[in-house]
Amino acid sequence: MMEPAQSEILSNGKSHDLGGEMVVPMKMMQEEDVFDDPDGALENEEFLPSGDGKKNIHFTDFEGKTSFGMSVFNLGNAIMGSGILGLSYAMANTGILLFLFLLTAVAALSSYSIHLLLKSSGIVGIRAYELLGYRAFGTPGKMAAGIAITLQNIGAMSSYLYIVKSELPLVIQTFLKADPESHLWYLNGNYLVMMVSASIILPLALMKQLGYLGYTSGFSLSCMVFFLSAVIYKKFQIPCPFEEFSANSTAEHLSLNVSSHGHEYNNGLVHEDDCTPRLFKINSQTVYTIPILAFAFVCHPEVLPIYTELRNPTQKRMQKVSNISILVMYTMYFLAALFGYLTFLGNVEPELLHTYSRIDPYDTLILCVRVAVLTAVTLTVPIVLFPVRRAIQHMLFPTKSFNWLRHIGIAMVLLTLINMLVIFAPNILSIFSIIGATSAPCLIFIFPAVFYIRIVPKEDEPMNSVPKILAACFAALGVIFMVMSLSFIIIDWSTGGGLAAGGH
Ligand SMILES: NC(=O)C[C@H](N)C(=O)O
Repeated sequence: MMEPAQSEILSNGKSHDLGGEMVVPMKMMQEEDVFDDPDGALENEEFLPSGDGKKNIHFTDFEGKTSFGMSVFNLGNAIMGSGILGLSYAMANTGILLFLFLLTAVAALSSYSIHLLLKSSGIVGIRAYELLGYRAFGTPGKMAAGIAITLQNIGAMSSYLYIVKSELPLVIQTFLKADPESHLWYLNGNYLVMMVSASIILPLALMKQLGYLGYTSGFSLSCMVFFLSAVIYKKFQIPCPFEEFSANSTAEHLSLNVSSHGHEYNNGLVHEDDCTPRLFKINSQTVYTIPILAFAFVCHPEVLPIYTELRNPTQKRMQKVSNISILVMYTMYFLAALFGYLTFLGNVEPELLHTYSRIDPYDTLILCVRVAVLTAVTLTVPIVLFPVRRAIQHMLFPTKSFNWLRHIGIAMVLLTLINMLVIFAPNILSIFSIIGATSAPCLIFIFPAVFYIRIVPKEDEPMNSVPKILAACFAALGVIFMVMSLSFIIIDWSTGGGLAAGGH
């Protein structure tokens, strides 16, 4: 196992201690971090003190070119994904106030964990999550972080493509007024997923820099703003209790098989006894709330790549990018959850969009919302794929420099794998509750905290200093979340529950 940062840094080259903020020439990273250089040269980044002796750090071998705003879009897009569709369900199982409390807690903890990542990254000059793991714990640390990133992001991407598979045929069928019984190829979700992957996602995933995706991220976020506006608008349109779309209706023909999400909701089986929203509520499904929220706020694998490409990168500036993104997503998450819940109360389904289909699957506004959500999640896939490819490169080809063939090859293999998962796994959604309960707490809580404790030199912050004690508590909190969520989910499954939480 490797010793923590300082002794190694000193043995690897000169280090500068700027009043507690160590800045280090990155010669030592050449062997490990060879994929991040946006200009294509071998990795040779340096964090050097700025001339005026401020604590700022900057890269000297290339300039990050992505503006502050574009970085906010990219990080916002990384945060916002299918997680938003599960939040109303989470609120239905916690009540409004408990949900607000948990949402606030997860958002604040998420921002604190980005602070830990950025500070560790500033000290050793590493800008990849898995390499922080390497710096802290050697190969096991790198592998643990790399595997967690791969699992989490493959889970997230599969859930996005699953939405494409289930929603796109319905949208096309309605717009073309096609007969649902006709086995037309363009109504087959599997073909559609493959086509969307090949024609939209793959070209975007081949971009060498995340910064180029700022425009698509901005567009993706505006689609989600449209989704949110429609959810708010619909709340005032749909009466309570709502009327189910007729049982013999096309809904059945359209195969709106909501039971694929783990619950039977036939003919309004589940009914809230009154139309009063609950402020507090606890039931067997409440245990899924933290995995759902944790999943919804994961963006940590993307933070360091976005930091790398930020113009004038300083820890403070990147923290600002993160805080703004988290704050905006927090607001959107709360509004979407609240109005989705107020519309359907106890009848809300694990995937919000499905619930609207129970009222009228042909509603034009809801169809447009489906298109918007489809677009948003499709455009998020390349952002989420980026750190997985990097983690794979760091795990499998640690000493190789950038190579276009490998860059393209890994993206194609990953997309093929995710397509196969989405096409062949009948109920991949239940996998996500496990992923939401394991890799999400690792990436948000446990790893940033333990990497921080190992990386920040004891001379700067002894083990009994406040920041390190806080970080240790943070890691412990992550372990508690993980153990609790996992055991509750296992109990729920074994007693016949079994909801796919964490991603939809
Ligand atoms: N980026 C991720 O891993 C998931 C994302 N936070 C979502 O809600 O879909």
